[in-house]
Amino acid sequence: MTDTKIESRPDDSPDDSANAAEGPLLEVRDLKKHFPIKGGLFRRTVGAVKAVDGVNLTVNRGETLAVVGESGCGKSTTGRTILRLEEPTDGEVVFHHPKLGPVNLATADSNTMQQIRPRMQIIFQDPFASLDSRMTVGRVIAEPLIINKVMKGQQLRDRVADLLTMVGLRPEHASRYPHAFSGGQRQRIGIARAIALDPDLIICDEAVSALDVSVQAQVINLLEDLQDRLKLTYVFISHDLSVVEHISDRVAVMYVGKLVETGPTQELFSKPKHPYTEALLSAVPQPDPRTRTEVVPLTGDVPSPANPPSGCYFHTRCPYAQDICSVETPLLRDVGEGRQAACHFSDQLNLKGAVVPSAEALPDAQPDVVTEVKSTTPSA
Ligand SMILES: Nc1ncnc2c1ncn2[C@@H]1O[C@H](COP(=O)(O)OP(=O)(O)OP(=O)(O)O)[C@@H](O)[C@H]1O
Repeated sequence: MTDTKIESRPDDSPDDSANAAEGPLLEVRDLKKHFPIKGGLFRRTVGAVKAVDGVNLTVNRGETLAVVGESGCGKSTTGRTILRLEEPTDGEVVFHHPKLGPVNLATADSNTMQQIRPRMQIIFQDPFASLDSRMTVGRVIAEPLIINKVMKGQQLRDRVADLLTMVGLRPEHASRYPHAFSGGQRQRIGIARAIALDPDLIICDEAVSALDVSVQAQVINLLEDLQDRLKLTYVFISHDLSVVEHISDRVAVMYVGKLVETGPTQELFSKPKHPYTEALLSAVPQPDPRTRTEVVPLTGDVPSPANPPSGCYFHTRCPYAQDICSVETPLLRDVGEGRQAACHFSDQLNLKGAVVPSAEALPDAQPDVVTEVKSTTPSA
């Protein structure tokens, strides 16, 4: 397996060594994405779905930051707004480009975005939906390189072959069609496409959620392997905390468009500082009965981001809520050891964590994942 880097990016100076430096790659400041609600005869704006409502995040180079929370909490919208697939309503998304320096993507012009886009990629949950069934796998992977005019001809074919090998597939699979591959293999194809332009940042949006547990583990190990080899930075969006525990260095917990807790993974898992984190953790299956903790039931639904509760948004479901919680919105504040929490009582509550099986329990990343393909013809 060759570890090829593309020879040139459309935007790069030869001296790209700053890329390897420590420090933040991405700084998200007070990011908001509100979707207008239209109503009445004249379709006037009568309200807003505050899908992302003042999110602050720093993502350091080479790390994996997980964004977790129940369905509808705003995780995907945060990821899409960072990449400016959605226009931000307010706030800043500062991307540290080795040549251009810090660039605020929220206000960057189209020329600047064109230079930045190759460096930021996204991998979606559903490999079916994100791959065009009429394209060969080779074409799917080559497309970003063709669109960005990075290479063509034999050089392009060689690059595609290398990318297939890097993700555990075979070069000859370039001529086949996505529908002939299993879910895990299709996700590998999606990963090959995402790394084709040698990006710095990949947003993995529920990237392994649709896969069986054993295949999930293989794809996670592949992502970790590629992260080491290609110095990738991941924002890993997931509702599955057992997956997050394996892959992430730090975790940001999101609830109704806001962050309620952030911190290093192990510390946050073993000693949560927000009742919402405790509730999410207590739902993680723990196979060892000796380490199993009492389940804190999470009752009711996530409130609508169009009409959130007063005060702390979690107070309607929080077993520890006091009078102040329905009145005053707690700010996300430092609670020591690189951690932040948005709870009036985070210093006083003795919340329960979760013990999740160690990462070593995951199966190896590179078993023979290439089963025989069924057909080489495209579906209609
Ligand atoms: N284009 C849109 N127009 C209006 N509301 C939207 C739009 N996209 C998302 N929303 C709303 O924003 C909120 C956050 O959605 P988002 O998909 O970001 O959440 P999520 O945490 O990623 O959940 P899931 O895992 O189910 O996708 C939801 O209430 C959703 O209905």
